[in-house]
Amino acid sequence: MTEAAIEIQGIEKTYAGGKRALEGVSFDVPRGQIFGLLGPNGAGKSTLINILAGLVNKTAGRASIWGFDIDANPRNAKASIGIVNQEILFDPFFTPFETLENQAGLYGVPKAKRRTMDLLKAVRLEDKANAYARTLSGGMKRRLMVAKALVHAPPVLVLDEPTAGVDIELRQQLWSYVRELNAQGVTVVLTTHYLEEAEELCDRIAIINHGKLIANQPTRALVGMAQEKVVEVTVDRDIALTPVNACFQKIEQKGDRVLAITYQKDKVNAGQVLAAVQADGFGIIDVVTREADLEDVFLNLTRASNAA
Ligand SMILES: Nc1ncnc2c1ncn2[C@@H]1O[C@H](COP(=O)(O)OP(=O)(O)OP(=O)(O)O)[C@@H](O)[C@H]1O
Repeated sequence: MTEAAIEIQGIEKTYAGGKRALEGVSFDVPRGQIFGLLGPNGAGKSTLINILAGLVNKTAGRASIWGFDIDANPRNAKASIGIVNQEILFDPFFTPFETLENQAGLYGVPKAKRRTMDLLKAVRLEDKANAYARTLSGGMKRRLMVAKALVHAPPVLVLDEPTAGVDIELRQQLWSYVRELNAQGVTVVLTTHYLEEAEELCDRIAIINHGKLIANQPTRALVGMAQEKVVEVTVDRDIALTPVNACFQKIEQKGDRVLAITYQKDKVNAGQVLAAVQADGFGIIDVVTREADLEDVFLNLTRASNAA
């Protein structure tokens, strides 16, 4: 058995009609991690997840889940993964309890091994166990979807845009549950458009753009790739003429007395930037710096890959 939770090798997908959604994507998801799969709209994330789920046939390449090849051993591969899709899918006339029981039946989980009430408790729906699913709020439905993906106790949980359109409080709740599951040993893969969230939550991040993998690194290393830094300087008098200096990559006037200066942190430091402002005759009243974040890296990488 291999060490990776998911192995993806040379996956290609061309849809009927000719759209090439994936162009030879390869990467591993290490066991025990929270792994982020990021990419702009239409990058191919859902296609990849649907291939893993057995919902879309790949055109070429191979994939395995928990060591089980999805072609050679589809039953075991499927049993090893739980997927929460973007769409909310369940019969509105079943109660949450019945929804989970039916799903457990589909996966052949014996009655004695079912954890229906535990799962409902875990997603804080125990008091809705016997309400009709159609009467649940949007957030409750999403939580039920997560519980549904977990009925067969898969070692890998995939969440495809789980928080799109979800309010902040529910998002926080979902993420704390994801962390809890991960602490219990579940490997989590999530796609999200919220870079900040990926940065906070994920151990490792892969980025897909136009069907190609353009990054796959530990989150910290990826954020470390951002070399741009911004310093906002408040000066002691109105700025008539914006200062010019070779160590500024970009300078913008934000107010009568405020300048936002972008610099490359691998080439100059904040001291040099501030000295350049002072050399222009300004006294410095206040300084605010902003670390480059994943968004900067993401934009730089996707821009570079779009240009290639
Ligand atoms: N069934 C299909 N038939 C034809 N083309 C498709 C099909 N499904 C997706 N595509 C196309 O394949 C590309 C990748 O789509 P996919 O849904 O995988 O992207 P995504 O990264 O998940 O985007 P989003 O974040 O918007 O969900 C897109 O250009 C999309 O239009």
